[in-house]
Amino acid sequence: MAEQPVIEAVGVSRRYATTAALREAHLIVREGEIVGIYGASGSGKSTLLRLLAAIEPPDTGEVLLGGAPAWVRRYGMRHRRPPRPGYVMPIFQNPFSSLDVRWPIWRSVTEPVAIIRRASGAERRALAGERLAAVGLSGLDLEATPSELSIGQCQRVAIARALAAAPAAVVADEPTSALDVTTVAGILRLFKQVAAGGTALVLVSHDENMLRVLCDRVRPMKAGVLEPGGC
Ligand SMILES: Nc1ncnc2c1ncn2[C@@H]1O[C@H](COP(=O)(O)OP(=O)(O)OP(=O)(O)O)[C@@H](O)[C@H]1O
Repeated sequence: MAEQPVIEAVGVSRRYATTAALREAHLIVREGEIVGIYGASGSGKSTLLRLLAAIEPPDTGEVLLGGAPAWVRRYGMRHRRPPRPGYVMPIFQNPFSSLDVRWPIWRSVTEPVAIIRRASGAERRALAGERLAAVGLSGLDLEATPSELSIGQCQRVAIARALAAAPAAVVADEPTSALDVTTVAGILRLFKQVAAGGTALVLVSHDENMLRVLCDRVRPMKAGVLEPGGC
């Protein structure tokens, strides 16, 4: 039996002032699948990711998360309705976008868990240690703040945070573009492991070759249009 769709974009469009950033995009992402999106700067990749993560709603069309609309209308307003908190977790090119620079890393890593359930500080520190070990950062000082870490370590911490509450899907916007090749190789291996565990992954990159190696499917974007995949 085919894996369940985790995210579906059904004819979604998004416009900013006079710019049509995304035009009637259709995409289905299933459990354990890695889908790559590549295209030139300004082609609409980040816009598509923000819609898939329900960070912002489409102007037209619909995003379905776990088969249900990600947004519902009530009293003329749109409200975000993921199946559960942390269902889709984003990872950004700049890890500082996901980490609070004032917080020790144990707090950032376990925040998605603390939103779902009550956990003591000791429990959160223990969990942060486990999650950081899973992304190759065992032994890192849990009390460190992001400014005390390298950019590669920060991106791993951001990935640990994204995975902390077992999301159904992770959408990552150029997650490796700021990193050196050795760190990139480790992070790509980690993404493979995550997908093997059933999490769906959508990766945006300028690097078509990297996506073709890593992903089950790749889809090019041009001028706001998500084109059919080459494989
Ligand atoms: N918040 C916004 N306000 C105004 N215009 C926006 C906004 N976000 C995106 N755009 C415009 O929409 C278009 C698509 O932008 P988007 O960031 O999605 O492309 P991209 O393919 O991710 O580009 P890059 O690879 O440079 O990140 C661009 O013309 C951009 O200027």
